[in-house]
Amino acid sequence: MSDDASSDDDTAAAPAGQTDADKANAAAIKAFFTSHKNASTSSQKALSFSTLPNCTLSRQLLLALGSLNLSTPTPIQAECIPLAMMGKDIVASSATGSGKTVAFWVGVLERLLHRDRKNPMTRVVVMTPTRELAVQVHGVGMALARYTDVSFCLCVGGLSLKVQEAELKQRPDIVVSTPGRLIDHVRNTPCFTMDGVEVLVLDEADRMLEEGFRDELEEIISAAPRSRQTLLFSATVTESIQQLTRLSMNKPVRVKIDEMGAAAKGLEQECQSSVCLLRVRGDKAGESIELNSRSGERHREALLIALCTRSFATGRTIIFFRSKAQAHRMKILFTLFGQGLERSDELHGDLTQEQRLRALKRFREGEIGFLLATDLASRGLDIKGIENVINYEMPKSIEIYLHRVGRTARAGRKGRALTLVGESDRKLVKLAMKHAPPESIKQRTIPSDVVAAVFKEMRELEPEVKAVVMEEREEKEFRRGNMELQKASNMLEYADEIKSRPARTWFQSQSDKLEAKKVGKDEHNSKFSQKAKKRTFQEEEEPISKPPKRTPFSGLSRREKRRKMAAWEDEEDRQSGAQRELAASIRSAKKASRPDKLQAVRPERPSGFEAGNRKKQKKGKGTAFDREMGVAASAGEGKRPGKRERESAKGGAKHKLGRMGPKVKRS
Ligand SMILES: Nc1ncnc2c1ncn2[C@@H]1O[C@H](COP(=O)(O)OP(=O)(O)OP(=O)(O)O)[C@@H](O)[C@H]1O
Repeated sequence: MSDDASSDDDTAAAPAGQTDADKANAAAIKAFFTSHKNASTSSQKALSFSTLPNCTLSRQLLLALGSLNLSTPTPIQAECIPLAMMGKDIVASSATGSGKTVAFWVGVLERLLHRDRKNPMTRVVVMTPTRELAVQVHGVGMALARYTDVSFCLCVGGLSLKVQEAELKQRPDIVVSTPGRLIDHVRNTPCFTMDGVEVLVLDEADRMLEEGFRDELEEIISAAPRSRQTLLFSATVTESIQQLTRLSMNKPVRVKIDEMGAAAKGLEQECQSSVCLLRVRGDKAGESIELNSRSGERHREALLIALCTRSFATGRTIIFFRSKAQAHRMKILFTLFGQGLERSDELHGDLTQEQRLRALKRFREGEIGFLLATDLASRGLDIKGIENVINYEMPKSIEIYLHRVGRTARAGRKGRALTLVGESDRKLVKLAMKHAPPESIKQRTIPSDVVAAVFKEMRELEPEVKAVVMEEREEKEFRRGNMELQKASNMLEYADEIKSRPARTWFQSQSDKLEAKKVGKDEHNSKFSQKAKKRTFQEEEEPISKPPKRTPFSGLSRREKRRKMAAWEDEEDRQSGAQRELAASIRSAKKASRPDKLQAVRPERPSGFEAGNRKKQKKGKGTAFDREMGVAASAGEGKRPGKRERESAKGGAKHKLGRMGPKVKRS
């Protein structure tokens, strides 16, 4: 924990051998942040929320905190609550599960208790990177405000726009939102305005930037009055966060608790590698498997199933995957495999919002024991009683790793994190080990016969997996066709009404969104690249890219710009939009309703578990990786599995599909 702003910065630490540029950079940062002494390091350590130094919380809030069993503030809360109540801008970071949500809610709610009730308006906007996190943050806020008259509105994508518009009409005190949906309301919901916003909270700001929400954030920030208070919470304060703070904040106070990237104290970490497995077989002269290869992938799946049926059979386990497709495939396998694994749900961006929320609810309530998720769930989600986190593969960065494992061992509880690692993960494995106390790192072994048995059963199930995938594709095509038909018939039936509606304005097209996400990711990852040149604080004050081109809207005020844009769009719409859309819908509906299209799904070539990789596995001594992990290689594991599975995709699948009861979740 550091005390003042100068030593507190994440990027400016320049100890011995400090160059002039480093010194100037540190000085510029010191001048930007307001200097602040951490209360939790001072003698006035807060023992309860009612004795927080420099602030007095209202009875309603103390009651609500008590009813949630929150009596002693965590360090980040002890720091942030008084500062937020003073109206300061804050840039805060602390370890996962350290109570950041309560840290900003208490200050915000306390301020709202003293608002002018005769003049209702939205005074607080809280932004989060994912819809699930918004739902959770909204829930915590509502629980803390239960004895107050503060009103809330949750505005996230995937849920009804109409319902949200009706709620916004009531001028709720607080709006909790994701960036895209908030912009949609700012632009298209006439009764909603940011003009009365007094506090803007950016939760998980680094993730928002990484997800490519920079432009949205900038638009939202500029839509809010300059006099607002801004509270920014972020796991890491990267260079892009610093740019954002300069854009949006006024003399912020930097609050930093714990080392950046520290894993929670109650966390036990295990690295499950191919090397460990080979030792399991008890033959030290064996061959090793590269888990990242194609055949290795099937071994990885077998390993995961073996782990989940044996060591992780009880309690709640969240399993992280890099891709939606792999999470979905595992869900199919889990369901077909049974033995308790059918008590699982998937959570990723290919599901509808209702499916995502239902999966989370079932997991929260203990109805299912396994949640198969992508990184959608790696940030911020707080589910009590997640005992285990399994990383199906190492994530791309140490930050993501720490966020994932941070879903367990929260708020002082215990938890286990296990990662399946391959040869190419060695760098990250080393880093992960550095971030954990040595006594918390373990290696696990699984009997080889167990994995072999799972592998065999998986091979038998493969035709059924293919059949399920085919059936899902057909259903998807069918649904799409129906949707297009419905759309066209609506256009024909309600053409007048549809054409008379004002056109919505969109912030970004789908391809713009993808591009922004890529830029965000590249920016985020560039800090891991050795070659990336570190920009000084002063340099960052200048724009990175060339000055923006002048547009017909340059120099106009926001209101004039909106008016002009709306007029243009109306004109365009009058000229062509509605006509074109109608014709296109009819065309695509006709196309979609042709029966041959629905059957035109290319059948998948059934591939065996060993598909693609026919290279002989290296025999003999272990690799450097093996040595680093302290495990000798052993025999057998890497043997190529039997011949390519050529059973037809249909054969044998049907009876098992029947056994699956309700079908596997569709993507
Ligand atoms: N003062 C407190 N005393 C005990 N438990 C607390 C306290 N404050 C928060 N918690 C609990 O700690 C858990 C984690 O809180 P929260 O989700 O706010 O952490 P976080 O720092 O935002 O984590 P992440 O970085 O993963 O988003 C929650 O279950 C919350 O109820």
